[in-house]
Amino acid sequence: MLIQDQAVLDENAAALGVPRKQLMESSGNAVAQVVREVADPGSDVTIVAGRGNNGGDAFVTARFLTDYDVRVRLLGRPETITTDIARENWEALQRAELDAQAVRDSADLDVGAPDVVVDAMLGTGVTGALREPAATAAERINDADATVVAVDVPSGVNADTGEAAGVAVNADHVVTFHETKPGLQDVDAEVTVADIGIPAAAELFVERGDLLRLSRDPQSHKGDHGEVLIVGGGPYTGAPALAAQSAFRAGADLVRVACPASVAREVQSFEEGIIMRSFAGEMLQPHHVDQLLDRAVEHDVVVFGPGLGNANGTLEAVGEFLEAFDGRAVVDADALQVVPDVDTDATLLCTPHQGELQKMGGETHEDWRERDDLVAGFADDLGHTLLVKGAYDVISDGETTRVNRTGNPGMTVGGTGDVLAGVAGALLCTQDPVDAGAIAAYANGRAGDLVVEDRGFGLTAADLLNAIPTALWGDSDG
Ligand SMILES: NC(=O)C1=CN([C@@H]2O[C@H](COP(=O)(O)OP(=O)(O)OC[C@H]3O[C@@H](n4cnc5c(N)ncnc54)[C@H](O)[C@@H]3O)[C@@H](O)[C@H]2O)[C@@H](O)CC1
Ligand SMILES: [K+]
Repeated sequence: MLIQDQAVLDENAAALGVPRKQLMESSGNAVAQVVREVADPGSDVTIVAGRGNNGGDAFVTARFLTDYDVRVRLLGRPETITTDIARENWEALQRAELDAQAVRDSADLDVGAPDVVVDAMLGTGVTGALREPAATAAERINDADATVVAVDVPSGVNADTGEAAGVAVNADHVVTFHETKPGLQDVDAEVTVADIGIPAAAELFVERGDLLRLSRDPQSHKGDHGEVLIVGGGPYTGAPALAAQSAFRAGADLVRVACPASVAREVQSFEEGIIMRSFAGEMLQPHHVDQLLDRAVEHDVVVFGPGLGNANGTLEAVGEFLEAFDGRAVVDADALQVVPDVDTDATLLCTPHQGELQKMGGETHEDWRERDDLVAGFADDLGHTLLVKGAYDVISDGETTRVNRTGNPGMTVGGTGDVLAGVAGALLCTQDPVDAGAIAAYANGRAGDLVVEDRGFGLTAADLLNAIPTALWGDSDG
């Protein structure tokens, strides 16, 4: 599990009522358990802790090791402990009058001659080579004739890559939490993966933690967050316009709409920021496909379907396009029924409601617990990602399945699906398909919830549009 996935999971657990301090309690307990396995009661244990939550875990461990001779050494001043929960656990050691002291300088660090050293200097928060005093402390720990138990990851080792940019702790045992980390594969130590009470629901349900994947780099340039081409319109004009506007709201830098020339002016009138790329005629036809493919490769993601209609020539054109396309696309509305019949190298995120799913040949079920397996199976058959809309949205690529619970009955109004497709298109520029689908469903539903909380039912797709930025980047404690 990558560090970012862990952070997402953590925040999702908090959203589900299991705050991180509770996880820290379980982590510290799990480390104490391993210390008991490697040393008998009465043994000397030195805990070397950093100022982050990795250190916090070990402050908890100290409390659990009542039958041992424990000394805790904090590297740095207690006032600079970086999180409240780690500080609270440090203060608990002070109040209990345990042997817990801060060392300001590595020169003052006396590891002693313990039976066990618990390395809790740095965990997943480390970036780059160990700085002082941690670097010298790591050398002291490595020189000590003791069994070394590392908390989460040996300090100095990057949990994602296994690389050490400088000196790192040589651990005999590593106690990591919830799931193993890729970087521990090459570490020559016994690894224990401890369950720390993260509910399975934190992994299944899309919650505010998933939004952590969207961190926007302040240094970014126009184009970094993606260029989206909406292919839609003809019989309908509102649908492509809504999808284009919502792609902007979800952070796309540039949005262009390819639609029949007959409706281009009308689509443009919804939003002056949209760049029109119209093709001749009144609806999409096979002879437009080459031109569309040329346009498509200039974009990160194509959103195919909003308002295209289902005329014969149109569906044929969708099929021909998808057969020749090898980029990323969101497929929505009438275009969906073509997907099972095409052989394509494209990466597709398909966004059917349950009626459209059935038209594609997929099965549905009233109970989301049953539906979730059916959707996963069908996604696997298709070889594409599905976001099946419902009271509970199910997102799956056959391997990873997520369920979104935001949204409300007011959202059955027309146009909300077009908004979702546009958001998914913008997110698919920077996220993998399951994450893009999951976050899009969450944001769309949450936008609907925000509107209804504010004004009651009677929302329109345009209201939803305006609430998308808050749903994605606003205050997330709701
Ligand atoms: N689900 C989870 O993710 C849980 C994580 N927990 C613990 O939390 C840890 C992560 O905590 P944090 O995010 O607070 O991070 P860390 O405790 O790993 O480190 C943060 C501190 O290290 C400093 N630092 C960063 N790079 C450094 C370097 N190269 N040299 C010296 N200092 C450096 C930072 O300034 C910061 O003060 C995990 O490893 C794990 O032990 C547990 O508390 C419970 C649950
Ligand atoms: K550590």
